[in-house]
Amino acid sequence: MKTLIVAATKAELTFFYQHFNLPEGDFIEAKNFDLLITGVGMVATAFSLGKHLKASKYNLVLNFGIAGCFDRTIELGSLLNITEDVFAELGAENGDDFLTITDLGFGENHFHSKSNIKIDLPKAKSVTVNCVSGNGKSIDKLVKRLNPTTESMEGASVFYACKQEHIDCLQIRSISNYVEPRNKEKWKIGLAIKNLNDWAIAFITDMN
Ligand SMILES: O=C(O)c1cccc(C(=O)CC[C@H]2O[C@@H](n3cnc4c(=O)[nH]cnc43)[C@H](O)[C@@H]2O)c1
Repeated sequence: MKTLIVAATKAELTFFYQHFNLPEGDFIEAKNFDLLITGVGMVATAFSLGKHLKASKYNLVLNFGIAGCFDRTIELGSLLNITEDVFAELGAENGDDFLTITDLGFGENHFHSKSNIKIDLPKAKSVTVNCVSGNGKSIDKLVKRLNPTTESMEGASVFYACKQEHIDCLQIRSISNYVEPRNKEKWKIGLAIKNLNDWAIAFITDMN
């Protein structure tokens, strides 16, 4: 049994590739782990994991990526262990209310990491979106409805696929920006990626 490392973009694992001297490519089979680059977003992630997840092959999926943060007391570049993730937009508007797909009777939109692996990071709840939040009103509505700490475009897809295949799953996110009306100049992508990669390298090294 092996660990599968999953990220949306190769750029988010730049230093990890360098450290382990990995070849270019979106699916890499190394000695102690496999690595899958899915592409950005929940659709690409679900499709890619659907192709690569075999319950008998992996005992752990590790989802690494950067994320936006709703909580301004958390510094950019901080790392969080996302233990709860919600498909925020999956459902139906009902006037001013929102009905989840669970309310509609069509399944689940809310997932938890049930892993017992000890992680030395604060736990947090995230939302997964198709559209990065960048409008004050919709951000306020999202916070009021779901009270998330972070936002990504893939997390809940990874939890969903792992639940379908009964595979243990962890999601580690590094904060690159605050969720606010879009201003990419304020994003600290380089810092977030460096901290994420340092943690990922140490974690995988310790694991083996
Ligand atoms: O511009 C760059 O240099 C660059 C390098 C690596 C990655 C990126 C991305 O934009 C990755 C997209 C990835 O980031 C997640 N993300 C980050 N902030 C947010 C957010 O505020 N709301 C939702 N998602 C966010 C997301 O999971 C994307 O997959 C750029």
